[in-house]
Amino acid sequence: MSFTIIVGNKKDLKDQRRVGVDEGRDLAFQIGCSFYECSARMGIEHVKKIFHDIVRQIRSVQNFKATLNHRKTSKVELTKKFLCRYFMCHGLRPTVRDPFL
Ligand SMILES: Nc1nc2c(ncn2[C@@H]2O[C@H](COP(=O)(O)OP(=O)(O)OP(=O)(O)O)[C@@H](O)[C@H]2O)c(=O)[nH]1
Repeated sequence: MSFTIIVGNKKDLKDQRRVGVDEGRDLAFQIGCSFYECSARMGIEHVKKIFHDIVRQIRSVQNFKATLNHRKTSKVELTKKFLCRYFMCHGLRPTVRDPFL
């Protein structure tokens, strides 16, 4: 199982930005993954939130797989439910997530 997320670090260095927020967000949308911008300089809490989100994503896939193995409802129904929940959590169109928002 693998996950892709895009993280733009050094958000605090605004004047040295080379990649625009929209560029990062559009790439995440094409790939279908989450997109964050953060600053390690602003403290570990800033980065920790991103790792927490990755763990949440991994767990939700694991739970989904476990449910499939003990299913009473059809695979298609479960997949639909999972995808709805997944996209509701992560936004159909990835948005820039500030870990402190
Ligand atoms: N201003 C600022 N500096 C950072 C941030 N994250 C890392 N740095 C600094 O960037 C330098 C390189 O950090 P590393 O952790 O070694 O990252 P790296 O990937 O090896 O190197 P880079 O390609 O420069 O990012 C160090 O001086 C860090 O203090 C950040 O969010 N903001």
